Amino acid sequence: MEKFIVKGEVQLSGNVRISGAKNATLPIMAATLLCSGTSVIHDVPYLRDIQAMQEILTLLGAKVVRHEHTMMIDTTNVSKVEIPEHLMREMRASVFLMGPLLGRFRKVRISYPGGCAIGPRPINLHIKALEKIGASVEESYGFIDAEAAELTGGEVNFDFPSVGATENAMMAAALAKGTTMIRNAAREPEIVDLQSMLNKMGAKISGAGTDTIKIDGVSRLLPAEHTVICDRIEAGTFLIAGVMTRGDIVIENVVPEYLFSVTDKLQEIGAKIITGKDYIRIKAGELRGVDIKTLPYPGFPTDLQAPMLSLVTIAKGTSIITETIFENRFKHVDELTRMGAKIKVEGRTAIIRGVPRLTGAIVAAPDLRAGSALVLAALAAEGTSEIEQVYHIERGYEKIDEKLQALGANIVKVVG
Ligand SMILES: CC(=O)N[C@H]1[C@@H](OP(=O)(O)OP(=O)(O)OC[C@H]2O[C@@H](n3ccc(=O)[nH]c3=O)[C@H](O)[C@@H]2O)O[C@H](CO)[C@@H](O)[C@@H]1O
Ligand SMILES: C=C(OP(=O)(O)O)C(=O)O
Repeated sequence: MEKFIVKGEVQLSGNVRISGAKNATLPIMAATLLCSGTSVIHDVPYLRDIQAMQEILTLLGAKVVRHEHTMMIDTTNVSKVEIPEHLMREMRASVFLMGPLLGRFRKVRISYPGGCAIGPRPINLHIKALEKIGASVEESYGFIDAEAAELTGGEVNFDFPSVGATENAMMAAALAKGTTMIRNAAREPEIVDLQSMLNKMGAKISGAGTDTIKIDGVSRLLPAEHTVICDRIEAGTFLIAGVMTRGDIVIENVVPEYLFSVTDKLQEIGAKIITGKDYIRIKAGELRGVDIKTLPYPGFPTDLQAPMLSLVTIAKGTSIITETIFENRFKHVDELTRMGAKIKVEGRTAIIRGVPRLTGAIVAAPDLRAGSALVLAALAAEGTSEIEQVYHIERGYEKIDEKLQALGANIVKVVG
């Protein structure tokens, strides 16, 4: 098993290029199943989750070839509609295959998806959406079978703006007969990116980025070429790293608008930010505590709650962080406590009393973002830290150790 060894208290400086977004690439890879032929996706990051999705597509009969960050997916010979349980368990995004397989083959069999263990992650909203557009869905012995003689447009009203359920509904409805309206849809930039890809494939979708999405079903889709958007969560993580190490860094290949809720909070904490068309420069100032509540986009993203919590452990005063999206997303707290942080968790709220400095310790990444929060803490801490279970972090950060090294960090990956 691999681990990171980090010697802390090095101020980061320099420029770092942000990769393509994991959470945009995964549904777009799934969307290629909606037609026959070769689609091309650019800026695909090297990540464990992408590898897992590639394996699933291959098993279904697709031919997937990578040249650096470009991926070609030929779906001509896809004929299977069942995803084995061990691959479903690999990641949450495996559930994205439901919509496209149902759309193209009118039949799909999956089991419950895996993903970060951050609280219960039901798929009732996905199922409800597919039923609204004409699928019959049956659950038994952990398997979910969906089929439809014909998919028809329908009214989908979500109780909660689920990202994955919105994406699944868009993909299945793209090939339905008639119009589908999705209300209380998720508004994340990754939804807009999926709409762009689907429309390049010939779909007729509008409204992504707002809470109402309209899909006029078409009878056939064609392969397309698309460059995925930047990873706003990786971008936010690097911005926080810059502040935590009292550094001065520039993140490149970003859309600053995607990060407004994050840069606003970082300014409130005391960072100085200069924004260009596709870059953000961040410099640390005097750090003070803030209150943060995670919310669906454009609110503060749950995926940056852990890195931000790590930052406020060394900000002056008290911070209050409330997690409203997932029930159990404070697993980094125990590990940060080992590094000298003062945190009390009450239900979905963490109360953090800032300390002047953290100290290095041996810790383990409990999940993806909790893991990156520990890397940030280690970069700022006095002394050496070891971060075990690096595989969680590599689900979502492309070459994080190499990117940090290029900014001057003292971080190495070792086996042991
Ligand atoms: C691969 C991917 O894109 N993952 C992202 C996606 O996950 P994911 O698509 O799983 O997140 P959702 O927006 O669906 O989940 C948000 C909330 O809705 C609940 N819910 C969801 C579906 C459902 O059928 N029933 C239900 O109750 C979940 O339990 C959770 O409490 O959005 C999350 C919220 O921004 C991010 O943290 C994840 O990084
Ligand atoms: C929770 C995340 O991913 P997933 O939904 O794939 O588990 C994440 O990217 O932070």
